[in-house]
Amino acid sequence: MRFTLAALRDAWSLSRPFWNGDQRWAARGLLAVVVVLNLGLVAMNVLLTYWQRGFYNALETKDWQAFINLLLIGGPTDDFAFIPGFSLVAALYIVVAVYALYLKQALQIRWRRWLTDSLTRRWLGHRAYYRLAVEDRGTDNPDQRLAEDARLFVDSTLTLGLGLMRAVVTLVSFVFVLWGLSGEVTVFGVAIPGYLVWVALAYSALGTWLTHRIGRKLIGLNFLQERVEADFRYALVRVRDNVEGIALHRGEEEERTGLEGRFGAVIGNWWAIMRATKQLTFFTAGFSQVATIFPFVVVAPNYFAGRIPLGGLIQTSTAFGSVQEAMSWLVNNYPEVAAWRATVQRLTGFETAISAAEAADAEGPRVESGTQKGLEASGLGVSLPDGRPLLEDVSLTVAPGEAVVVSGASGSGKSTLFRALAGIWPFGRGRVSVPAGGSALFLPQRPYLPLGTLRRSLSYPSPEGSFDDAALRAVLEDVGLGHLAPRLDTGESWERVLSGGEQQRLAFARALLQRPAWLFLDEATASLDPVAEERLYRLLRERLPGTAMVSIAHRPAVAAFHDRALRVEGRRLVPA
Ligand SMILES: Nc1ncnc2c1ncn2[C@@H]1O[C@H](COP(=O)(O)OP(=O)(O)OP(=O)(O)O)[C@@H](O)[C@H]1O
Repeated sequence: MRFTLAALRDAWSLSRPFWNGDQRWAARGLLAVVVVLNLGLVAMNVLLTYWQRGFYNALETKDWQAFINLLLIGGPTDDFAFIPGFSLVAALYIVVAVYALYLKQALQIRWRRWLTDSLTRRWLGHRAYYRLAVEDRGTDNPDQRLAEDARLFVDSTLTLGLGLMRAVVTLVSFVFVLWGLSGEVTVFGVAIPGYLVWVALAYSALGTWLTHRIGRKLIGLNFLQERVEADFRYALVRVRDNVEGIALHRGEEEERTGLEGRFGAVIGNWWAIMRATKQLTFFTAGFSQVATIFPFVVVAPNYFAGRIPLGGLIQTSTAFGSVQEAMSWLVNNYPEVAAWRATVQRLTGFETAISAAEAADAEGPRVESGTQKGLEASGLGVSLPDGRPLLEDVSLTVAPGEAVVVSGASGSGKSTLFRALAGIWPFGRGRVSVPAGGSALFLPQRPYLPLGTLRRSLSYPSPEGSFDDAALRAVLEDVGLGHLAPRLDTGESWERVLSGGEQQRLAFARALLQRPAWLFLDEATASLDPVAEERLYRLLRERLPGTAMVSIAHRPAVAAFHDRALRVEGRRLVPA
C-alpha cells in the first residue's frame, strides 16, 4: 500500500504541471475523449455478453431466424426487445478502438514533448547540469533520464492508467451483470446472495497479494537495469569520442575489458530480472490458466442442474471471467508496473536534484553588474566540492582595456578561479562585480565546438548566421585558418578534425568576432607554438584595444602582452 501511494504521489508531482499548465485544456480535452472512447469499449463488451447469451440460446434452440438477425442487423432476444447484430457492434468497436489508440498516442507525444522540454529547460537553466556534473548527487546519466525515462514515464502512465481505469469500469459493470446472474447459495445455513461475485473477488484478491509478494523485487532490479544500460552506452560513446587517444595508447584491450565489465553488469542484472520474472510468471501463468476454466467449474453445477441454459452458462462464465480479470489487473501487469515505478523513481530523483541545484543557485561566488568602471573582486573564496578551501580572500581589480596575466603552480587553483570569475563555480563565497552592459567571453584551454557546421562553431555562442561570410572568412585568415574558409558550411565532427592548436585558433577567431569588453583566457594558447602564440596575442591587442584581458598562462612570453602580472601562491593571489 505504501508502495502504491508513494509511487502515485511521485508520479502526480511529475505530471501536475502538465495537466494544470498552459496546455491544460488541450491535454484535458484529449484525455476526456480518450477516456470516453475507452468507456465505450467497456460498454460494448458488456453489450456483447448479452448478445452472446442470445446467440448461444439461438444455437441451442436451432432458431435460424434469430441466428441470422443476431449476426447482421440485430433483433429481439429472451431478455431484450432489441439487441444490435454482431456486424454493427463489431464495426463500431473497430472505429472506437482505432481512435482510442490514435488519440491516446496524440496525447502521449504532447505530454512527452512538454516533459522533455520542461526537464531540459530546468537542467540547462540555472546551470543545474554543471552543478550536477561537478557535485555527485546520485543522478547518473542525465541523458538517459531526459530521453528514455521521460518517454517511458509518459507511455507507461497513460497505458497503465487507462488500463486500470478500464479494469475498474469493467469490474463495476460486470459485478452488476454477475450479481444479476448468480443466485444465492447457502453455506452453513447462511444465505449468500451474488455468491459468484464474492468467489471472483476472493480469487483475484488472493492472486494480487501473492503477485506483489513474489514480484516486488523487480522494481529495484528494473531501476538498476536502466542505470547499467546507460552506463554501458555512455562508455561506448566515450570510446567513440576519444578514438585517437585510445588508438595512440594502443588501449583497445584495456577499453575492451572496461566495456566487458560494464556489459557484465548489464548481463548480471538481466539474469536477476529473468529469475525474478520466471518466478512471477510461474505464478501468473498458472493463475491465468486456472482462470480460464475456473468460471465454468463454479457455474457448472447450476447448468447441469438445468437451472440455466447454455447461453446463460456462457454469459455467466464470461461475466465471471471479466470480473476476475479486471480484479487481477495487477497480476497481469506487474512487470510493467514495476518498470513504471523504477522510471518514476529515476525521474523524481532527477527532478529533486535539479530543484536542489536551483535552490543552491545563489551559493558560491557571485558575479554581479555594478556601476563602477572596472572589474572588481573582493573577499573571494573558492573551495572544492567537499568544502576544502582552494583560494582565500582573493582581491582583484582590472581596469577597462587593461591586460593582467595570472600564473602559478599546477593544481594551485587558477582554472577554478577562472570558473569563479565566469560565475559558474558553485563552491565558495564573495562576489565579482563587472560594469553593467559589458559583455564577457571566456576561452578555456579546450574550446567547446558544438555539433554542426564550422560556421556554427565560429559564431558560437551567437546563433549561426550572426556574422556575414566576409567577416567569417577574414577572421579565419587572421588566425591562420584561411584554408578552412571554403568549408564554412561543412558539417563535421570538427572537434576530431581540427588539431588542438587549430581549435585554439578558432577560439581566438570567436573572440575577434564577438569583440567582448572582458576577455578571460585559461591557457588558451597552450597547444600553439611560440610564434603562433605571439601572433594571436598581438592580434588581440591590436584589434580589441578596448577589451580588458585576464589570462592564465605558464609561459613567460605571454606576460609580454599584459600590463600586470599576478601569481597564485599559498591560496592567495599576489603580485608576481
Ligand atoms: N570538480 C572538481 N572536483 C574535485 N576537485 C577538483 C575539481 N575541479 C578541480 N579540482 C581540484 O582543484 C585543484 C585545482 O584545480 P585547477 O584546475 O584550478 O588547477 P590549475 O591551477 O588550473 O592547474 P593547471 O595549471 O594544472 O591547469 C586541483 O587539485 C583539482 O584536482
